[in-house]
Amino acid sequence: MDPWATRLSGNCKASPQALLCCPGSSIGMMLSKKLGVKNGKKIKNRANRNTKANKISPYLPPEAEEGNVEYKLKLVNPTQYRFEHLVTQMKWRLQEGRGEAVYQIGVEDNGMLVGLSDDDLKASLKTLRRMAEKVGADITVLREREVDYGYDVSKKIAEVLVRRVPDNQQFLDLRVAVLGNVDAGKSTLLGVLTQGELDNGRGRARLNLFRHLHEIQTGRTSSISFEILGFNSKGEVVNYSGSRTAEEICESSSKMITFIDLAGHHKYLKTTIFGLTSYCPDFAMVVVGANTGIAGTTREHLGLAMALKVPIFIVVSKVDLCARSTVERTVRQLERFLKLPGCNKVPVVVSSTDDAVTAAQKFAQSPSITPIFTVSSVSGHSLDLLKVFFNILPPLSNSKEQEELMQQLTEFQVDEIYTVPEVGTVVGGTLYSGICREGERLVVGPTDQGDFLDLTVCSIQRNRSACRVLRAGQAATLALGSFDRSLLRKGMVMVSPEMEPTICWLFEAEIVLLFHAKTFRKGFQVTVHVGNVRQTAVVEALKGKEELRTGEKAVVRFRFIKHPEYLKVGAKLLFREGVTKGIGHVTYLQSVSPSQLRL
Ligand SMILES: Nc1nc2c(ncn2[C@@H]2O[C@H](COP(=O)(O)OP(=O)(O)OP(=O)(O)O)[C@@H](O)[C@H]2O)c(=O)[nH]1
Repeated sequence: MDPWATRLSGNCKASPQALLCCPGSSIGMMLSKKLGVKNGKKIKNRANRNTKANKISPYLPPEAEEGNVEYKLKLVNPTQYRFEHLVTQMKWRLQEGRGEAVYQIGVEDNGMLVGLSDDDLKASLKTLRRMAEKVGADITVLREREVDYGYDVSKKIAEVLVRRVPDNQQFLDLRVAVLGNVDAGKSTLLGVLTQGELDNGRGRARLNLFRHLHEIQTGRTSSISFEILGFNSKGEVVNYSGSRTAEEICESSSKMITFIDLAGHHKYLKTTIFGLTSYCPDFAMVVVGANTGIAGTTREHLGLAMALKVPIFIVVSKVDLCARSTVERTVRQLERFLKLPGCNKVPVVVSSTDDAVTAAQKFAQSPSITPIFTVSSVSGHSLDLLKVFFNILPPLSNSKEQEELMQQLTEFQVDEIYTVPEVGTVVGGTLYSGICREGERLVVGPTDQGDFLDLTVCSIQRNRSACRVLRAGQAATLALGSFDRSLLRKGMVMVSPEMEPTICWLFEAEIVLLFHAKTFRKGFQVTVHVGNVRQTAVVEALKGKEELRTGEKAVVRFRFIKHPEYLKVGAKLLFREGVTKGIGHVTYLQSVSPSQLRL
């Protein structure tokens, strides 16, 4: 883990420098408070004064060798040799951030905010622009701030986002799962962000997102839908307000946020869990109505995302409907909840552009930081802060990890199956590893008999536009021509023929029982979710125990009841049945071959 992130995570001691990492912003102040800075009052007072004058205190945490953040004191007229070195360094930082890097100009490697005169800053930004041009990247100045040393001449530091879409990619891609109680305003918020038009408070904005007639009639999301919000290289929003088709949005964007809109109603909880476990979201956005606070499924959704270790940020919606005191009460309720020992989060309220920039950076570095936005989809209040946040939010894994996944054999998880007129059978899902090209021959399975069947990928689409090559981590739909749809089911995998996939009826998992009304014992049946696999399994044995109570751990042997599945040791597992819930990971598979299954 990046040492900067380590320092900021709730479990470790922070250096006083780290505590001042974002002074002047409410985030800086809240982190300072949470991490127990002595002299907190002094910091707060100074921070308040600084906010007014946009002046900041003199330290950032020291520069980390790894990660995508680089400090540069000055970049004025570098020699050709130094310029080449700077360019190489920029390439490395961009690689660390999978195409995005943040440069802090006017800052020493030890984090000291020295600041530059206007002329030096201008010259440094010019050099930075030249460096970016050399590597084919764009730069956006996120913020310029004055440092206050009491000198007569003002000194400034600048924070700059450098973005380069990797050569083999169309755009940088992040997936955000959208969670929250029914009627919290999830679909409306997505409608407003992706269509660019405000809501009327009676559900106008969400209409474009609904897929089924009953959804339009009841106003409730029942299935999973995907919505896209693009940003161009200058950090401007690209959505349906300026583009007619998804293809146009993809073409003009260098960064794409794909929202996975999940259902809020308890009735659709299975679909919501499926969305979280199978679509591998980078982040989860939990929407909470300012008027209702934590209600209905909110607690459960927060718990699910935390159990699956998906970093969360919170959007308090509908602030136009409530008095300021009600909004503050909801925010306080969320803060209390997030700080509970089970959650162990550091809530940070975002109330300025400065906060949004800092929140995006800190959030990606430390999963315990939980930004809270307060917005309205009707008045548009603070939606700009949310957009700033999305524009800067970096991916969690770096290019190296991504590269490693791409080197592995192809494995595509089948999450959706459709029949499209004139195209034939189409499957939707995520490429877990490897690369998949048009015309590629793969095998799909396991069938009920444990077989894998041959198929050819006829064409690939991402975000409704054609794509020739799919890379690990990307979601897409693949057309399979005349392949018989009835042979497919959700939860199957399409893998390269060289792979020998392990399939099993029986597996073991180390689990924690999160909640169970009575006792959990042999013979109990639960719905098991592992990645895109969702099937009822029966508890065959509890190792070394007769029964399990809430909060207890054990290694449990499960047997699927309908058909064998493709699983991997180490995969995260979640199970539920009524109020019973548990999480864990797969520790052992009793793999079977198709011939054994036919006996
Ligand atoms: N006044 C006001 N109304 C809002 C706001 N956001 C959403 N609404 C209204 O709240 C209602 C519910 O919004 P939805 O977006 O359908 O809620 P949801 O969370 O997607 O609900 P499910 O799809 O059932 O999970 C609609 O009538 C919206 O017009 C807001 O910021 N202000």
